[in-house]
Amino acid sequence: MAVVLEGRKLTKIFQESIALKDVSFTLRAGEIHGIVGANGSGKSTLMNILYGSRVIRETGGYEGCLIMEGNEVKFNSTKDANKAGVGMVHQELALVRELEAAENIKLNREHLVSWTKKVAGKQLGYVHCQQNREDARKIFRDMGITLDPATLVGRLSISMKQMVEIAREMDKNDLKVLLLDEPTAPLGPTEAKWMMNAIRLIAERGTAVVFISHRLEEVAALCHRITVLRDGVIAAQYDHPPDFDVTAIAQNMIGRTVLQASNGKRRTIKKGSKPLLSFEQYGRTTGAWAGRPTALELYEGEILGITGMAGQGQEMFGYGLFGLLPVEGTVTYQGKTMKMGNVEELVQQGMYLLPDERKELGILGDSPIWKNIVIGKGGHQQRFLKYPSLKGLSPLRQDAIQVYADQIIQQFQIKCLSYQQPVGQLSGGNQQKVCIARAITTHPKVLFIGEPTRGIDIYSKERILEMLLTMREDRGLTIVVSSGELSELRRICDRIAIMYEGCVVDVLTPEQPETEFSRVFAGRRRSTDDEN
Ligand SMILES: Nc1ncnc2c1ncn2[C@@H]1O[C@H](COP(=O)(O)OP(=O)(O)OP(=O)(O)O)[C@@H](O)[C@H]1O
Repeated sequence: MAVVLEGRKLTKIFQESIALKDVSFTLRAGEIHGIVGANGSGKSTLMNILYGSRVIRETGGYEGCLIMEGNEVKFNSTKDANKAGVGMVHQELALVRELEAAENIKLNREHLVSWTKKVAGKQLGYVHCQQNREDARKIFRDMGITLDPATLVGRLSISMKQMVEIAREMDKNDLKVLLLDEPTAPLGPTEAKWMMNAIRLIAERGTAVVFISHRLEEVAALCHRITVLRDGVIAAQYDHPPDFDVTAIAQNMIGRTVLQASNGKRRTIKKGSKPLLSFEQYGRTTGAWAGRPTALELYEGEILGITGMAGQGQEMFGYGLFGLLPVEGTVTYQGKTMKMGNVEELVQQGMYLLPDERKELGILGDSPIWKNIVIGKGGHQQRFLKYPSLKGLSPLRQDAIQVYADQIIQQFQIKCLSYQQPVGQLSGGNQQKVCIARAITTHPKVLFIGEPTRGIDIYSKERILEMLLTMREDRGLTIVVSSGELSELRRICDRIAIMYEGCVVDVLTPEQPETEFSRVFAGRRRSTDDEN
């Protein structure tokens, strides 16, 4: 296979931090090239160089050179990269929800029907919707997916939104290189398989694909070659799938063996136990699955998982309770009816929500790491105040904060210059770790946490899961964790509720067989099955 794009001795330094050092690699037509590495190892920085992203230009550029089809190129903007045939799908989706799938794909490149002659070099016309939809339909066919191009993007599941993003890149003329930064991160196993099939079809058309993921099994199954980055340098390269040994790759990435966390003290709910928290006749009032009430009970000191295929409403319990989603129904906590959206009262009662959309809801990008960790809902937490009785007027205990922040940085392996570095300068995965650290620092009684390990590398994932288990053991914390990572939930949870179309279909124990989980994932209740 011919080399399409080559990077030679790529080096990028952000202020004092070396993100990439002398990284050289090639991309061949039709190959899927996996890039793996721990959080902060330089994966996104490499993609940003290949895509001419603004962040690289605005922080002093990079050293080394890029060769595209034999010629040296310098991408000063993403437009330059697009022109040369390089496309990218970022972790954060960039779609217009109010437009249909075809309109998103053809945005700014629409087919037009002209209805005036050219006047002063300009021509008026209208958008040829049919032709645009036809193009989109053809690409969906090429990707192997069935989707009506006229569907509004806002109505699509997260996996289909990802597909539309990829389709948009594919529609750009002569796509030679497609960069995919963790495209499967928000997807469950089934949707990830669809996505991987679509990526295979794209590569078969001759496009070179770069695939980043923290799920090493996925990378090993999909890629033709794998490059391992560690602290900004290439730690290993694997050129043949038979050499892809996931344990060895993990060892190369992290530099140590990864021990899996597991729940050694699984709790069973005794018959007749009173729930700590119960949701009754509870459901969304708008959007998908509106008007379909469901119920859920949570018992003191348990770790309850909530899962299902992507987009089945897993987040609605925590989000609804904290007023981030319009919901109806009754929520009772320790026998008291709670008012939905009354965050002050919820926090007073010891509840904390760490949503899965942490970028929008959880990060103060310009503030230092320590501030992001110790800030509580109503200001800094008491134990970090010199004079707690003065509340907001009290100076902070900076020495205690530094010790605590350093301990968290060590424990979670947060890659940073110091506890004072602004969080916005950290890699995506390291930002996630800071958010999780803040949640556990508030010492809640009930913690709602969404996708605790999304975007987190394989070592830190286990440390975070371990931390949740320890908090339950040591402090009696009750945890509701919504996640698409069923294997992780089965390792740490006491019970797992499975959602389908906005309702809890069943609550299983982690030991129940795979077949039982598959059946409930497809929306089939045990009782219905038993009756048949
Ligand atoms: N805008 C920035 N300013 C300062 N440092 C930055 C900036 N962007 C990235 N870095 C630093 O560059 C290093 C590499 O970050 P990068 O985002 O490439 O890692 P990554 O491998 O993609 O991580 P993740 O798996 O968490 O997404 C990190 O140490 C990060 O703090």
